[in-house]
Amino acid sequence: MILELDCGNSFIKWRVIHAGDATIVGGGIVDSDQSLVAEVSTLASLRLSGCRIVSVRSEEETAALCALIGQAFRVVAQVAEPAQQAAGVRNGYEDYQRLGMDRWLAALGAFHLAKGACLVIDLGTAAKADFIAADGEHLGGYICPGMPLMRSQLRTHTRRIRYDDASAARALTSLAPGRSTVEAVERGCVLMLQGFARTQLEQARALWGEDFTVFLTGGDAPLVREAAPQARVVPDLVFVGLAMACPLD
Ligand SMILES: Nc1ncnc2c1ncn2[C@@H]1O[C@H](COP(=O)(O)OP(=O)(O)O)[C@@H](O)[C@H]1O
Ligand SMILES: CC(C)(COP(=O)(O)O)[C@@H](O)C(=O)NCCC(=O)O
Ligand SMILES: [K+]
Repeated sequence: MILELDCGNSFIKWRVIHAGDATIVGGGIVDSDQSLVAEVSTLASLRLSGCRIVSVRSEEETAALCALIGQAFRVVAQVAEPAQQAAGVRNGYEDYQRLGMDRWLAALGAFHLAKGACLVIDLGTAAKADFIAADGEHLGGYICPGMPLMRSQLRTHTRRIRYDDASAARALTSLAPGRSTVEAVERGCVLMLQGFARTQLEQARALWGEDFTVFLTGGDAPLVREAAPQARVVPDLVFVGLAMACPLD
């Protein structure tokens, strides 16, 4: 079994797969290294032979997580490293090492699945879009604040925007004009994300006509579902790319 980790700025997504056929044994989302070890340890049949990690956290945080995994599960964690090209995709950044590893792996996964031009929209702490042409050239992308950042900036930089998580969740049952602060902010931020997604689709159409595949991933992907009805929702797109970048068999 292989432990796979996707360490974003807010959460660690994890899953355990069988080494042979890649069937999924278990998975989840946690907010700390300690909770990760605790959750993975609860898998009854756990027999790890390896671990691969993608991280957009600092070198120090990533090294600390690898050390913890080593102690807890007796496996050496392999961390995905930047590359100029891989699996038929050429990194489009001027300095390829600067492209976020989650974006790079999602691009590899998307191109592998689409076998043609594709647009990846990844909605996490940040909202990201990446464009990969039919010949595998990564054309670059866009980064904007995602839902958690938009929300927290409003809370931090205003005096009268204050509400709790439970009312935030309730506010999103509709996108009608808000009649309370929580509705106005939560719905406003979702409309920003949807606008982001629509603009990326327009860009893709300008580049490729109708001949492209759209992938939607990241924890907040469900919030823009209607704005991109043609999108393939692939929550584990980064893991698809991670397996390609770090083969362990
Ligand atoms: N089970 C969950 N736990 C936490 N956040 C979740 C969950 N499901 C969806 N989300 C949403 O996912 C977002 C975080 O997305 P994610 O892609 O994990 O971010 P990052 O990779 O930047 O850590 C949160 O804003 C939250 O709204
Ligand atoms: C853009 C990001 C902060 C997104 O992080 P996430 O929302 O997945 O937590 C991450 O991909 C990153 O740190 N990228 C490096 C900068 C860049 O891609 O240009
Ligand atoms: K991420």
